[in-house]
Amino acid sequence: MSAFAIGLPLKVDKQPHKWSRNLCCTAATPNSNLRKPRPVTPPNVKGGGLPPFKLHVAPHLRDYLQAVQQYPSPLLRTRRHNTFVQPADIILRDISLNVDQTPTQLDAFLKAGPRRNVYHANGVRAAVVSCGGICPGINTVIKEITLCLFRYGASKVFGVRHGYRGFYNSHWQELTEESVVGLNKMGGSVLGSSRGGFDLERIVDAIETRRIDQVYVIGGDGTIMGCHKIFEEVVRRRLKTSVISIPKTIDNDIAVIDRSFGFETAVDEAQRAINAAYTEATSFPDCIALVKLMGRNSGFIACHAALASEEVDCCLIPEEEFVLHGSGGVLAYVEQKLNEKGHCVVVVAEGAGHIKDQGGDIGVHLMNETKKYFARKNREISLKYLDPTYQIRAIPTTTHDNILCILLAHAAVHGAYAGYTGFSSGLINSRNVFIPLEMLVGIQKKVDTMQSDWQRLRMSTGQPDWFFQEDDMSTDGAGV
Ligand SMILES: Nc1ncnc2c1ncn2[C@@H]1O[C@H](COP(=O)(O)OP(=O)(O)OP(=O)(O)O)[C@@H](O)[C@H]1O
Ligand SMILES: O=P(O)(O)OC[C@H]1O[C@](O)(CO)[C@@H](O)[C@@H]1O
Ligand SMILES: [Mg+2]
Repeated sequence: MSAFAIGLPLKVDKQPHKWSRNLCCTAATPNSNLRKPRPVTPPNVKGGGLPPFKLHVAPHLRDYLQAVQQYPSPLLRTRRHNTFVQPADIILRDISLNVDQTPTQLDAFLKAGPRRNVYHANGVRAAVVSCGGICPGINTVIKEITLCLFRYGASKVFGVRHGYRGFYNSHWQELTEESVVGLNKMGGSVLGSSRGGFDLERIVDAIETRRIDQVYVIGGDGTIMGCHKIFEEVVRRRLKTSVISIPKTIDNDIAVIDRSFGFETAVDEAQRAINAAYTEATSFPDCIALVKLMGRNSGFIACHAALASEEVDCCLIPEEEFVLHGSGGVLAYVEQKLNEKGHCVVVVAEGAGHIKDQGGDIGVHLMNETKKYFARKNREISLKYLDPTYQIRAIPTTTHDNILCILLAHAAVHGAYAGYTGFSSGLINSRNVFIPLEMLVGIQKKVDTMQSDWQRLRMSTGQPDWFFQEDDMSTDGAGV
């Protein structure tokens, strides 16, 4: 009988696997920490020719607590049996294959959703915290985690104030079904947020002394690194506490997942700035409108906002090298656009050109260099500079993002009750899954300039590939 069939937690065998139709994983027995890798065939895989999976299973309380008890889900009282997720339900990550190439294992994840059996009894005490920059949707996530927890029969839900430091620095705020009403209409985080202040010992001490069964951490790549450390410390202390991340970042730079909540709202809001820029640019002769958007390390907001607007002539992001000066540079291209149509709209991500790393501001730099460039040519231009960076993240979500927040929040709670820990809820191929935190730690997703999003943008704006036009950097000054 397969481990799936008997409902045991599965742990991925990290060894590379040969082409085989079997799913290779490690089955953990409830009474033993010893796990032997063995191939497991999911019950629904029939016949030959199916590619193999590498199933990334989230850690489970049973992995380190032998006597952890299982209960029928409290949701069984209110849901039809066929609305529960089966232990063998998985979601594939790679859905685009080249059939001529040597087959490799396909990454797969456990499908998120409620399980028939849970590992936390009635009366759960949970804590929720948000860290890092604010982002549209944090409040919806807080609200939906709270509501979902009470549906399961939680007794207390605490909101930790102002990020990680709030675990040990301030009093915790109690969240109730009444107190979260209407949160989804508000921007920011009702719990507040912060950067810094990560003291692992004190955080886990607080979790332990307050007898917290489930910890929900809403945050970006930095927060996830902290969350993973909390999970490891909780395991080391053998606490029966599930530690879960809900990936938040307006920059969409979290690895593995399709997109993070808030990103789409930010892109929508950025459109308003670009529309304004376009209106300005087309209202004056020889007018250049420059819009600076967020994105210190990853240019997803700039790339998607520019693509969606169809009014942008040039988009600059951290992932693509460019030169300002010379015949193949950005300024010569802007001049060419002025010559062709009398205006030019430029969108720049704050991390473009990497001058932010030295404390500079690419928006201001670009504005100054543009003015100097045309002054040297005795050409009168208008230059309008828009910096809506904070404006695009301090708002509530748009419709789809709000639904995404609800999905992610519920998935996090379902996973925690199912006994999983050290995982993040997240969208993969538009399906909600449980992702082991380990896979998200220390990786920042970037715009792949060789792939379709960026190539589509270049096709749409007509901007050149700066990298291949570096012949003439010296004609009128230095690069960026
Ligand atoms: N390597 C790390 N180990 C432990 N904690 C960390 C680590 N990196 C960051 N943190 C903590 O995570 C919290 C948020 O981190 P950070 O300021 O990097 O924001 P973020 O989660 O990446 O979100 P954003 O999308 O806004 O960048 C801070 O409290 C910080 O101390
Ligand atoms: O000024 P703050 O609050 O540090 O936030 C700015 C940063 O937050 C981010 O939006 C990530 O959340 C980055 O793009 C940006 O550099
Ligand atoms: Mg970050």
